Amino acid sequence: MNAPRSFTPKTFRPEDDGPDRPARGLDEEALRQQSTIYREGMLDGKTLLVSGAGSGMGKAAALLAARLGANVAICGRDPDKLQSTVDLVRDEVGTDVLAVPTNIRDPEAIETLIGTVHDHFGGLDTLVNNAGGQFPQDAIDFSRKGWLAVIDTNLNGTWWMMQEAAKRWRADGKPGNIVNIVANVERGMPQAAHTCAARAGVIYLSKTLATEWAQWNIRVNCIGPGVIETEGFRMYPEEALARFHKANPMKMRGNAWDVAEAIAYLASPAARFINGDLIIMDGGQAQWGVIWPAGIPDYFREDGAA
Ligand SMILES: CCCCCCC/C=C/C(=O)SCCNC(=O)CCNC(=O)[C@H](O)C(C)(C)COP(=O)(O)OP(=O)(O)OC[C@H]1O[C@@H](n2cnc3c(N)ncnc32)[C@H](O)[C@@H]1OP(=O)(O)O
Ligand SMILES: NC(=O)C1=CN([C@@H]2O[C@H](COP(=O)(O)OP(=O)(O)OC[C@H]3O[C@@H](n4cnc5c(N)ncnc54)[C@H](OP(=O)(O)O)[C@@H]3O)[C@@H](O)[C@H]2O)C=CC1
Repeated sequence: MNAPRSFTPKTFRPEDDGPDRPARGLDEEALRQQSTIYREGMLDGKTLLVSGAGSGMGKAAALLAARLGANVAICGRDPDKLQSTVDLVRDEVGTDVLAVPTNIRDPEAIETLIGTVHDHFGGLDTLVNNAGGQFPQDAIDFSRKGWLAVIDTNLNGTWWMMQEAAKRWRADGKPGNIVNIVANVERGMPQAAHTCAARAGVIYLSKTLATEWAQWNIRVNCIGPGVIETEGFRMYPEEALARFHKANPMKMRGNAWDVAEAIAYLASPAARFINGDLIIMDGGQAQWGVIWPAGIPDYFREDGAA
């Protein structure tokens, strides 16, 4: 009989990310090179607010929406990251993005954000709740603060954004459209139980609101990405990154543009009859594999790999 293996999954912090680790996801040069199937002007006259748009999928979504003609507002906590998106869009598309640094955990800041977007653009058509994140860890080791941070960001923050936007739409008698970026949680998410709980909450909140808010012509849908290579990968240890793509039968990673195109579709008139839905973009991972983002525990190892 084999001796028990000594590998124990540990959590990983961004500060563990060293200069020798490669940058991940589509950089600005790669984003500029992306082509789209959508026609020029598809989102002319539409206003989108994208949260978490200083990096990753949010940045790609902001760029694509601007290229398709939309007015774009963005938020996130770090003003420098937001500025990088503003600069990219100005340089690439020639339009100005409205950046409002906001922590989505703060409902009063969100009230100001939504008001600012309405004042600046005269309304809002689509709210994209993309801001979020988590850290990989065995659930049994979660600290109270860590659990609360993930729930407050991903569930409460998304809810404050949805409610504030919907109050405005109802008051103005205008239609609304919400796209929530969640995750692929159908089979649970070992080592990401906090985010699994929060994202499942958002999915079922969205399905409920899709009915409650239909009377005001507000649609609510979710996108559940699988493994999408972005700057956010800095949260994961190299050992896990090396096999993320093996958790789907296509054995590949998606990228931020894949998700940006799905967001653009949901923001377009082509999606006018889609409501209360969840679009899973995971290469089939939901039917296939588990990621173990902090490392495979000994109990589940069959390959003898470290
Ligand atoms: C979907 C997950 C699993 C599958 C992986 C598939 C592929 C990747 C999916 C992605 O989602 S990619 C990336 C998305 N982006 C991010 O996750 C980055 C953003 N994340 C964060 O900002 C944090 O993780 C946060 C907790 C969500 C933000 O909270 P806050 O700003 O309050 O951060 P802190 O003050 O740093 O932390 C508060 C509290 O949380 C605990 N904690 C934080 N990080 C870790 C960690 N790496 N390990 C263990 N615990 C952590 C801890 O209790 C912190 O308090 P202190 O101890 O620092 O006082
Ligand atoms: N990449 C993947 O494989 C997957 C990602 N997801 C989810 O998709 C979304 C986008 O992720 P991705 O682009 O990969 O990762 P990134 O880390 O690049 O993007 C997340 C963004 O959210 C912002 N953010 C985080 N917390 C807050 C907060 N409290 N208030 C405002 N903004 C916040 C961050 O900006 P700042 O730090 O400036 O606040 C950051 O720009 C996230 O919700 C992520 O968890 C889901 C499944 C898989």
